[in-house]
Amino acid sequence: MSPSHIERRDVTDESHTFEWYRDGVERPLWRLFSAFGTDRLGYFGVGLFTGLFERLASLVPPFVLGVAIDAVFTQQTAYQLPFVPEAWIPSARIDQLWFSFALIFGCFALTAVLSTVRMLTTDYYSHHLMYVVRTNTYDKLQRLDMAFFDNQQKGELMSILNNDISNFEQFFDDALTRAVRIVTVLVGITAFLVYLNWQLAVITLLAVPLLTLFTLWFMRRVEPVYDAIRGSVGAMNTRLENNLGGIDLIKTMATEPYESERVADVSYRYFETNWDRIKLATVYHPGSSLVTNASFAVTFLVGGYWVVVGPPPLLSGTLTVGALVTFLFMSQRFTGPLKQIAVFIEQYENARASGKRVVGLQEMPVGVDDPPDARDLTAPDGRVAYDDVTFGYDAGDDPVLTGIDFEVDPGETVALVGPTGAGKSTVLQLLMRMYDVDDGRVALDGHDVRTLSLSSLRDAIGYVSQENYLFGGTIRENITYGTFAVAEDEAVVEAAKAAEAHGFITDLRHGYETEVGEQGVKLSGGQRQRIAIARVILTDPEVLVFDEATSDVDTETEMLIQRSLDRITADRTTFLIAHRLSTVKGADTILVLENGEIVERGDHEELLQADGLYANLWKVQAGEVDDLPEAFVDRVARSD
Ligand SMILES: Nc1ncnc2c1ncn2[C@@H]1O[C@H](COP(=O)(O)OP(=O)(O)OP(=O)(O)O)[C@@H](O)[C@H]1O
Repeated sequence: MSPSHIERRDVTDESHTFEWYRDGVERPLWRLFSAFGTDRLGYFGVGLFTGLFERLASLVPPFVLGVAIDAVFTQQTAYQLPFVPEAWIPSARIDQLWFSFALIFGCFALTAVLSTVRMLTTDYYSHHLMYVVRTNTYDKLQRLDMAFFDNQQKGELMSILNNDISNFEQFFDDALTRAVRIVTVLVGITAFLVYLNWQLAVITLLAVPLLTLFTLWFMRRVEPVYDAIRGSVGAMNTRLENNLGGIDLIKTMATEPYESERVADVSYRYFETNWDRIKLATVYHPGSSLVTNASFAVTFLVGGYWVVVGPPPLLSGTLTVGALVTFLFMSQRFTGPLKQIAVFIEQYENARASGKRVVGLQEMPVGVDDPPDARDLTAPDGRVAYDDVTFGYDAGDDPVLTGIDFEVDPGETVALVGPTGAGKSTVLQLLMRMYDVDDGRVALDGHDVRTLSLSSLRDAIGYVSQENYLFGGTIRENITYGTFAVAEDEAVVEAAKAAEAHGFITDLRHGYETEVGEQGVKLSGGQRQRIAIARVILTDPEVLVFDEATSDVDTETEMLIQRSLDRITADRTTFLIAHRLSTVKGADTILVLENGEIVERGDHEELLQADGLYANLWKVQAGEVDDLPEAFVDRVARSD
């Protein structure tokens, strides 16, 4: 029986896919901000305020200029400035000029200082936020179960961790300051314009409702386009990642033209989706510019008419040249940032589409996780039991394993043999909880593996497979992966000797410090396997799993490794999967799997006497018969 708190995720169900979670995300930017953005919020606040005062300070010079024109040059009005006591204002014209210069220059200097503070704080905040979101998203990704990775392309995940999270940073850095400018415009300059001349301000502000309607139109249309762009970036990364990973296959199959076409297809899809965005942007950007420029031109016309002829119809009062110049300067400060709304909206839509993908990933449930009251396995004995286990990778399909039932005492060696695709590797994946059983249970030391903490469970098991991953780095770094700095040099050498790797390592010019290349490409398959075996020996686990772990080494080396392993596996529970039956001959128990079921079990002698599938496979491998009997050929073929 499964513990009640564990529900297995049906990866074939649409409602459990990444796409389903991504599409269901609402207000992604707010979600990311509230989850991760509150740390260092002080920087955000300082950036926001300095940005605001920076804009306000930049508004003072044109205002002073207008006053100076009217009071110093044309002498139409007295020299007066709001918030400045009259006693501070000099009476001589030349002193008023110097005073104006000091104010203008002082504001420029203040703007520069505020700008530096704003850049430092917002850049720090947004880059720190990007770092936090990226590391958290990666941590989450790492916890997701194998079923997720089986169904997800790595290129797509790379584009989320890389491009999408960077978009998020850009939004909070660049778009934030843009937003500050826009807010300053809408509040600050509007107040200034109204203060200067409310009648003329109404004319300038007519652009706002028009621009709002136009922006809403644009947002509705561009939203799905940005979703498509982010999707096409993911698809392109997936294609490139696949092709670079399979470059040797492409070369040996001479499929370069075919692959060039496939890359061209995804690149073209990216171009097309971008082109859709550009088409919309080419209407929106110039359109919104036209609206704001038109408001400036109309303000100029109405104000000019007012100065030359007198108040236009419906307007009243007087307007001096200086006041008009100030107003026009101000309204340009108004229209300039107003045009920035278009850029902000695009950045927002881009970040929103990226945010959906990041939050979608964050929301994916972890199918295989620590239970709430996880038990830590301490000093395990290595007793393993499979209790009538049934398992299938995809819930809709036939199970891959049915009725798997066996027990292993501590220190025993159990071999799993059988035709390819029979389910041997799957059986052992369940022991490490790479997947959870559908029915029945797998137990270690009497505990259902689903009740144990994943780290203590996996610490107890050392796993070496046919395809071992080596990280770019030195041989020493790869052997000590998992034990890291704890591993003593002598222990590393001992482990390498036991894995028959010491000899070939010391033959290399740089010995243990030899760089293995990406994924160990600079080593042979057999050398990689031996490094992986040394790595596992060094971790000193209670249970060892060798899944075709010596398939890439020659028979002599395999025998040497076997000899060393006999010593290491003597008092540990060991599982062996091997097609080469000589490797498993000495196992305490051999389980023969066919079509996901255990069809024979016993030791080597017992199975030979039973004269079933194992005995026939043995006879072929030992050269006692040239071929399998017809009946077994049929069985093996059917089981694949
Ligand atoms: N990640 C996966 N997702 C879906 N199906 C899978 C997955 N891994 C394996 N299978 C299927 O499960 C079945 C058993 O595979 P498994 O790798 O356990 O067989 P095996 O006996 O170890 O084969 P081999 O000897 O070739 O390694 C196969 O039909 C395979 O196609």
